Amino acid sequence: MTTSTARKPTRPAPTTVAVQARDVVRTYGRGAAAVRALDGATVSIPAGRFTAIMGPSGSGKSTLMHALAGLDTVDGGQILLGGTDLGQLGERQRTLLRRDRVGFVFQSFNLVPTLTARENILLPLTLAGRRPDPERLAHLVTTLGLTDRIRHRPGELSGGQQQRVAVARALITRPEIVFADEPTGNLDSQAAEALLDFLRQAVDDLGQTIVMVTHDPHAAAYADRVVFLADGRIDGELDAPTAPAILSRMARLSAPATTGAN
Ligand SMILES: Nc1ncnc2c1ncn2[C@@H]1O[C@H](COP(=O)(O)OP(=O)(O)OP(=O)(O)O)[C@@H](O)[C@H]1O
Repeated sequence: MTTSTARKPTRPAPTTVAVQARDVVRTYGRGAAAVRALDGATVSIPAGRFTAIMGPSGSGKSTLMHALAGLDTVDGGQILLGGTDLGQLGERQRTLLRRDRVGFVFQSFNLVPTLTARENILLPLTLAGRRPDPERLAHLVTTLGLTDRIRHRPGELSGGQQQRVAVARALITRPEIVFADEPTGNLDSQAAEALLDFLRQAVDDLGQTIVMVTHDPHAAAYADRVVFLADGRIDGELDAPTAPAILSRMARLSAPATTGAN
């Protein structure tokens, strides 16, 4: 139905790292029940680019994203966000870092039902006691097509509109990096397309850094690069990805390792 060609202008090789994981280990549970969700994951996420994280179910995608975003701590290794070693921060400092430097978009939108779309978008600034930049707000609201829904509450918005409010909320603070966990998981294909188009545009036009966890090769093809995870480790990367190339890579990741091929 839709084509996703000509979305990715050729740009120079990235030079700045937005966030990186170095040999990160994260274990859930103890003893015989312990699960090593991350088992020495090392990855660098370039600034100003759109990176997708893919991998089979249970491969550690959400755990990695939560670790990179400072939502969770790790048991070994290091996370550096814009040069800040998250392991050196206390709980309060990590909370402030998330509030001031990171934006989040979740599959389930996570909007406050009693607030209007506008109030939801501005919430991170309200909580931080910061004034909104009217130009930034107007740009996000207009580009996301929310102008005539801005006084409505989430219950009066479609799923696609709610997710676009969530994206505006994530971007309103001008975060260093936006983490999106299956942002299109609850959207129909048309709403998903609109959302992905906007994320792509935020990277191309605003220089936003975006990291997105997804199961969907079509969604991942909007990214500049796909990072593949398997069994808690990075298992390769794909630049300028296409959906067929991602699919074929995923099929190999999910298949039993009989040939030793990678
Ligand atoms: N809170 C937890 N307690 C115990 N085990 C957990 C917890 N969270 C995740 N795990 C386990 O850690 C491993 C990695 O989980 P994670 O959610 O990061 O994988 P994923 O790749 O995001 O999976 P999916 O694609 O199914 O969402 C899985 O084996 C999972 O069962």
